[in-house]
Amino acid sequence: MARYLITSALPYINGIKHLGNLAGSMLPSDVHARFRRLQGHEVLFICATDEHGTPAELAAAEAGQDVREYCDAQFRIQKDACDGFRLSFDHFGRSSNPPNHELTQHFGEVLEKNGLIEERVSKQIYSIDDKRFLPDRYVEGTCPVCGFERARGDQCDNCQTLLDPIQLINPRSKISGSTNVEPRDTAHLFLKQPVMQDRVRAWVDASTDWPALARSIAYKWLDEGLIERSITRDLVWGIKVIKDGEVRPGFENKVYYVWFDAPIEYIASTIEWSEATGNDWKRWWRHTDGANDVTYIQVMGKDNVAFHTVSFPVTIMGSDEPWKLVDRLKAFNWVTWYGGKFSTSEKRGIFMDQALELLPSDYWRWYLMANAPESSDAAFTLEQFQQTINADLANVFGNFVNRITRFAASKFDSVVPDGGAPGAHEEKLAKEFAERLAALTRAHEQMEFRKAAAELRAIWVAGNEYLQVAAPWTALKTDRDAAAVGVRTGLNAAAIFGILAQPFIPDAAKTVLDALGVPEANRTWPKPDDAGVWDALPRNHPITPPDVLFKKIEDEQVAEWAARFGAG
Ligand SMILES: Nc1ncnc2c1ncn2[C@@H]1O[C@H](COP(=O)(O)OP(=O)(O)OP(=O)(O)O)[C@@H](O)[C@H]1O
Ligand SMILES: [Zn+2]
Repeated sequence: MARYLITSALPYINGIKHLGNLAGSMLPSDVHARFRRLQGHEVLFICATDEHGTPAELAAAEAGQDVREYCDAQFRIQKDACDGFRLSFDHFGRSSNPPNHELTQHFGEVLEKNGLIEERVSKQIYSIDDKRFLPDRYVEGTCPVCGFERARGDQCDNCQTLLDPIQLINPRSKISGSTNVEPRDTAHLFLKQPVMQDRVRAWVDASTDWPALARSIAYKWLDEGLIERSITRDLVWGIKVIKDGEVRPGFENKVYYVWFDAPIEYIASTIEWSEATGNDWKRWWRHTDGANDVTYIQVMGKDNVAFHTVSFPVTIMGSDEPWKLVDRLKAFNWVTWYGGKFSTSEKRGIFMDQALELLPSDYWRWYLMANAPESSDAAFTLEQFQQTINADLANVFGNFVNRITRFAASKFDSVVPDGGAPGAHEEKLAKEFAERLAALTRAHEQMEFRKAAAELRAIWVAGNEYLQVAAPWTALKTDRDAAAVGVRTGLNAAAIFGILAQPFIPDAAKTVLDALGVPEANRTWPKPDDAGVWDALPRNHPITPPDVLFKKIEDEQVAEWAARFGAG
């Protein structure tokens, strides 16, 4: 048994997440956590909301709420949506909770002691009418790179260039709209990342089992050369900068920058978990407390990679403390929505709460993972969604289970039939199954979700083909024993299919396994060479046909959703 620490990129707090966010971080990490648990490993799966920074303040202002009140409400909404999607976090924390404050302040102090943080005076945009400095998104203006007139202080949405507010042409306050702004001197803390350049590069060089996307982004940043970054902002909402137990002089209206504190929340959320459950968090995070045998996996979309391969490692390594670093980093490209981006700010695409109003979570989970944006961006279309669900879940998996359980109910008294012996058809099925199970297991272990879904689908298809040739309904007319073998094999196949489906579609899998009376203890991941799977259900053991597992998606539904969500 091994130990896996799995973290999903933290969903930002400014509103419910869309299906792109789900597919690029939380869902794949959940599928992997479920898979590793089924293999019998010890898993700790951690997530949290990322709550600081200007977007949260701006969203709260737009909602007419105090920022704390806004974050409290949004946290609830996000947590409910995560539960609705069956995301099996061991803990879903909040970056605004006390453990993250303490730990972020700890890292700040240690890094300064180690010579990696320096206080410096720099020019920031000050709004005379608002009587305050304007960090990041509090300023808008013309992009110095592409001329886009609504570029934000931290980034241009038109050309994606990362910006400093001071670079904007014709800056104006996002709060009052005032252009009565000027650069003024103010002190900030700078993280001296260049000092760590060689150590970070050596660590990336050694991380040979990261997927290509993660490595290439890390090298791009390293090749461009790490820069000194300001890690504080002129804001009130956030984590205070402390020196010798007091607010740092001159920093009364400043907090740590959100990208400094957010990844620290992976650890702090684990501390929240330990406080809630009495478990020991250190054995997951500290090499001196037993974390040496932990494999740490991070999952995220591509825009987060640099912060996880370079910035956060600078914090961790720079502390010279025995913290665990990521071992495997799985990064995703974008899920796109009809040629554009899913967007929270522009409310474009389908959001997690809306999706659950339309269909149960398994439908979405399956489609998003079977079409995961792994080697390139992946288009979400309602037409392809319909086609995938109807083909894979309704016709192949659902139909198999319903057919075989109903036949067993009507012709074999709702029990697993005894009698007969396996022949050539069963042998062929078992052989194909063993090969595909090995491939499916490998794909899951390598976190290749599309491949895993394709192998699982192929296993279901093999089951259907088997039923086609074994045809117990025909055999029953002449040879009850032959029909019994077909039904028994079919029911055992349904059980195996359900077991293997658990990481992707946990609800439907549970329905199948409950209907077949498979005990919890027997729902673990099988070994490819385990021939016993075909005779695992006890003979004469009662079963109940489940209700229809997956309803087909009709053309009218697609048309209605397309109109509602602006598709096409
Ligand atoms: N369209 C997408 N496809 C796949 N992953 C995405 C997509 N959009 C965001 N992500 C990932 O989702 C995770 C959570 O994102 P976060 O809450 O920070 O929102 P975001 O990146 O600001 O997206 P948006 O601007 O659309 O709200 C991150 O790992 C991010 O990379
Ligand atoms: Zn631009």
